[in-house]
Amino acid sequence: MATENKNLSHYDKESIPNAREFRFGIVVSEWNANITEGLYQGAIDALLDCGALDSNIIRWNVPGSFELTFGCKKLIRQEKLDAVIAIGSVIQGETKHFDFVCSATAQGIKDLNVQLDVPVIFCVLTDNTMQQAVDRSGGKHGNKGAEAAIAAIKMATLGA
Ligand SMILES: Nc1c(NC[C@H](O)[C@H](O)[C@H](O)CO)[nH]c(=O)[nH]c1=O
Ligand SMILES: CC(=O)[C@@H](O)COP(=O)(O)O
Repeated sequence: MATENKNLSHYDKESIPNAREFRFGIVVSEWNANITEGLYQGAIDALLDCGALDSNIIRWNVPGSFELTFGCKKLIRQEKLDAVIAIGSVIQGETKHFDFVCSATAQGIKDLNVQLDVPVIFCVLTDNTMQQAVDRSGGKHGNKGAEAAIAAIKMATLGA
């Protein structure tokens, strides 16, 4: 289902485990900060709405989406966490750089989920235009940060 056919912020709170006991990391890319700050706020709002404690949420910043993999790996090694959300916004420019950044970031985060025992949620927008990114970070299609927060809670309780 394409994003345009669903609202990224919608979730059934009754079906989400209470997040009070869990510790979350959020690593935020500084590239396109107007977008990533919106994603971060969406994630925070959803985590708190589902019972997470503000004191149990640790935020680190990295320069760009390509650095999300290293930032998440270092955070997981340094802190006891139940899930990590990687937040980024990659927007197509004039060159193929977009393709390499998106691919490397997606593969890197996938690799963390294979190699480590803390779930890392892929909250990286990969848009053709700034408007698409705006629409998905609190705009008409909702907020992918909220979607990522719900995924983080579900993965933190997987197998419990
Ligand atoms: N163009 C975007 C980038 N580029 C920067 C890279 O992520 C990386 O920081 C740089 O190549 C140094 O290693 N990053 C984004 O997150 N979004 C973009 O649109
Ligand atoms: C995703 C990028 O790195 C891209 O925004 C950089 O822009 P350009 O391809 O015009 O150098």
